[in-house]
Amino acid sequence: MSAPPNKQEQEETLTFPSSHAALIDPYLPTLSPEKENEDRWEKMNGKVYLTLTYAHSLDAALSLSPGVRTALSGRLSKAMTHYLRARHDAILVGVGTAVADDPGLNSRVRLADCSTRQPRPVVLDPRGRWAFGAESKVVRLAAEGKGLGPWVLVREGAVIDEGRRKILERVGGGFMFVPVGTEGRFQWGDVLRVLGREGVRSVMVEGGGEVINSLLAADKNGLVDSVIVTIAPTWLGQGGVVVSPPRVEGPNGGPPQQVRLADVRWCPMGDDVVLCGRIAK
Ligand SMILES: NC(=O)C1=CN([C@@H]2O[C@H](COP(=O)(O)OP(=O)(O)OC[C@H]3O[C@@H](n4cnc5c(N)ncnc54)[C@H](O)[C@@H]3O)[C@@H](O)[C@H]2O)C=CC1
Ligand SMILES: Nc1nc(O)c(N)c(N[C@@H]2O[C@H](COP(=O)(O)O)[C@@H](O)[C@H]2O)n1
Repeated sequence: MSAPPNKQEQEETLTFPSSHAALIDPYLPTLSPEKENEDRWEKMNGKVYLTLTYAHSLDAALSLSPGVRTALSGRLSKAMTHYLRARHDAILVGVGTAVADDPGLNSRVRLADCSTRQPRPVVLDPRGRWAFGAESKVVRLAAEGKGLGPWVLVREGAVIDEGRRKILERVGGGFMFVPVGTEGRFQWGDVLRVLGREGVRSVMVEGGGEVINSLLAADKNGLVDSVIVTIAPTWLGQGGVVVSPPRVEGPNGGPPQQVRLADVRWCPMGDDVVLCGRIAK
């Protein structure tokens, strides 16, 4: 289950049937002409559309352990993920995922009109931990024209390695600076503002555990517009990277508040099931 995919598997073009896309589309940002998008953007006071999406096991694990790339999605749900990537302006992961998986973060699905569309890879790396090089998959794919150059979000005041800056800029990517709070984390609102300023109108947040849990904990501000989770029919066992946000105590010592989904749709996809919803207010 944890064997890394070979090069051929990683680079083959995927197809996602339009009958399945129709089930997911109501949870995605609309595909409208640029002018309409900008009008909506203004009406929403510059709120970037945020889709939280990932694959987990029956015991809510994203991977066997923090450093281990773990294939969970089947063929069809994997194609769905690549469809989602084509339907968002950006795809965001934490540095833990970038280091563990060396991900491509591009879209390999052919859309109904036979075109492909690439999201901007974004990596949250406040302390500059990601030791990427020209051979890192996301950089290589951008150099080959199969994806966009990544944006790496680091803390304001971070010292940037010149060599790394050049590697990113050569493929159209770059470093961006975001203020951090006392815990050394970005506020999600700041992250979305920085992306919005650069023209991003929609972002899918893909993981890993720390990113997802911190986003769910922050969602009292209504940042998450939709949630699309692939559930794979397997238990990974204890020790995995698990989605389980910190509890928020209820008022007056009552039971903890739950983060619950509303407007729910369950879509079987091969052996997996894809759960779509919106966070209940
Ligand atoms: N099955 C799936 O769909 C996915 C699985 N994964 C798996 O998840 C695992 C990695 O997860 P984690 O170790 O939890 O790492 P992570 O990818 O969540 O990255 C954690 C790091 O991101 C940064 N970060 C997170 N939230 C931040 C915030 N609010 N502000 C600033 N920086 C922030 C911090 O530097 C933190 O140390 C890997 O094994 C990977 O394979 C990752 C993505 C999707
Ligand atoms: N949807 C989904 N299903 C799985 O089974 C996964 N392991 C992941 N992981 C995410 O996808 C990234 C790898 O992407 P590339 O194929 O290299 O483009 C990985 O880093 C996780 O973010 N997702």
